[in-house]
Amino acid sequence: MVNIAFLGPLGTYTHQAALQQFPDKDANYIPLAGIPQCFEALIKDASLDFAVVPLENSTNGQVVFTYDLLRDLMNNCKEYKGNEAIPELEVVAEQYVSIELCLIAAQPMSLDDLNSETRVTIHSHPQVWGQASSYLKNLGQRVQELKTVDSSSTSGAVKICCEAGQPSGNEVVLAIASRTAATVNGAAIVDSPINDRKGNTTRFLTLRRRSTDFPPIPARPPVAKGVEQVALLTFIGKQDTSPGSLVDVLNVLKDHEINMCSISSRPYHHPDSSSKADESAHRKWQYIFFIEFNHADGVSWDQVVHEMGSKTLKFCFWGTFYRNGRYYETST
Ligand SMILES: O=C(O)C(=O)C[C@]1(C(=O)O)C=C[C@@H](O)C=C1
Repeated sequence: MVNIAFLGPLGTYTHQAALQQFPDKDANYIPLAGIPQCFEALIKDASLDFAVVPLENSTNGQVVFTYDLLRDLMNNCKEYKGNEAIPELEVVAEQYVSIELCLIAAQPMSLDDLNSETRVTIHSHPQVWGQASSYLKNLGQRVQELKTVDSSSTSGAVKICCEAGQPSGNEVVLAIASRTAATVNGAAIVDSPINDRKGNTTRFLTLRRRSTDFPPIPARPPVAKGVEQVALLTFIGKQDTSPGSLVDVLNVLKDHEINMCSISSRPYHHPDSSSKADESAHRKWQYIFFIEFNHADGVSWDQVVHEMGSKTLKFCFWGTFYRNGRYYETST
């Protein structure tokens, strides 16, 4: 039996990603209330084998909660090998879920019921607003008032909408979530798809504890020819002492003719807030970089990671995973 934590409740897009990742019958899916809870539970609860969390959306980009949790795990890491942080978790797989957003009500209703007299409140996960912004703008123009409220997940938003019950007077409570979330909660679909872009897709990561012995694959596995593998590395550059240090790190990839597939950054703050830390440690404007790159024949992951790591102040290698075939799908 494999125990998999995911951003719940049942019917979230993350639930769908977990089902795609572990389609076997002897998988036990454990819905948790938020992305931080997924990280925390996997670290502390030895009965859990994996956690599935959203990483980015093809329309509105980073799921910042996940990026910042990875950053914090590296930042607060207790175990180091030289300047390499070895946090409790590693990344072992990726999944893609096509996101068809639906406008959902507790009871069947028509779009025509939303008019210049109605005041509408819509609940959803914050990641959704940027995926349906044109739709929400148009809807806002036809109703008297449109309010959006953040919830911890899309399926949780449908639950809130159902608890609010029947429209009272001109007040209507709706949610934006998946078709599955509507079914799971016994709610009705008012309109779909409402996402701004066709082919809207969210990418998910599967995490596990480094110390786990299940399943038995090494952290930096050898590469089979013709099967694309991706590595994720995060690092803090030598911003103050070595101008151009970001280029130095990237040049390692160039020198080995390694393809970089993504680069992004998030704000970074030095973990040591004591007065002993030098002045640069207290700077407000520092960054952590997230880089993904492919494997190149004839070069080992260890060699590349070692060379890149030596150009950074500190870094973390999060593991390697097979590129999911859905990565190559186009948006038409
Ligand atoms: O709330 C959900 O259903 C989730 O799985 C989270 C999440 C996300 O954070 O990106 C997943 C996919 C959608 O982009 C919207 C929300």
